[in-house]
Amino acid sequence: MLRTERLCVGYAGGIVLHEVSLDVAPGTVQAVVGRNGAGKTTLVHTVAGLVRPYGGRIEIGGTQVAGRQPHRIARSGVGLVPQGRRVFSRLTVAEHLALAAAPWRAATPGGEGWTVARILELLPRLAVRLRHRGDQLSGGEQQMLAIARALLGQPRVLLLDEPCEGLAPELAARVRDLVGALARTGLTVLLVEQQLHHAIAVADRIAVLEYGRVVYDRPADEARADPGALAAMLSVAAVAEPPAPRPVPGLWADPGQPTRPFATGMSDDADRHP
Ligand SMILES: Nc1ncnc2c1ncn2[C@@H]1O[C@H](COP(=O)(O)OP(=O)(O)OP(=O)(O)O)[C@@H](O)[C@H]1O
Repeated sequence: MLRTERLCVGYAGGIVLHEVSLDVAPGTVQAVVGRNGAGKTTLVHTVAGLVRPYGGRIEIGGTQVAGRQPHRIARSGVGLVPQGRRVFSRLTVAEHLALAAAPWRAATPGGEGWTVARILELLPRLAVRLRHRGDQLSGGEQQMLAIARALLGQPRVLLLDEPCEGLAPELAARVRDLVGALARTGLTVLLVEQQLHHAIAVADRIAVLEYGRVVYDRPADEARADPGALAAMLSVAAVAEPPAPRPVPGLWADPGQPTRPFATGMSDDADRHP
């Protein structure tokens, strides 16, 4: 359902993702773990279209989407739950949900699945907090709201950027349970995580990103059988000398701006659900 093939991404400071290839099957959770600065957020932002790759492919359900505008990628069925939740402090839960359930989204072909009523059934805590503003919610409630908002976009692929960050263990476990339950409904989930234990608890497959390269990508059962090996790999990544930054080929953008994509040779139509 979600494939990245030799995805290359960089900023003015240098290359950040080096030929990242992942293949996430429908109804499964692919976790990508890595230390600070490994490129996890860059990966999900690139899949969501917020950062343009300079090389490689991204396929959603077989359609190449790399380099498209974020709204077109969203219409292809990609939902993003950003790091830090990004809920609006002044809007109520009900207002967040109403905005996310805007009619153009409901009109997306094949997008009849998630309604506000179904969301509130799944997340009863949000039903209790409907009239509360974003800044009156706990971290766990904000995270639930961020996930609800993404679901109302009717995704086939859900991207989650460190959803357990800053949550108490019990709340983090609830978020992980929710992620697992969503995958069991058929959603394809890409979960980036800094904490290995969150990934191990919920993933079907785990990849390790080290300085922008995938250095490990195996079924999570293997990691669960020998979590020490994976933990050691992550610690090694933490103490190893980072490689010197390499300039992005053909970069012309201002510092801090994402790079332009390679020409993919693919047409830019058919970006809706089949
Ligand atoms: N907009 C940007 N402009 C320039 N460099 C950036 C930009 N965003 C990220 N970087 C750099 O890219 C590298 C990877 O950052 P990224 O945020 O993707 O890592 P991460 O694995 O998500 O880290 P964290 O766990 O801290 O969120 C870092 O060196 C970071 O400084």
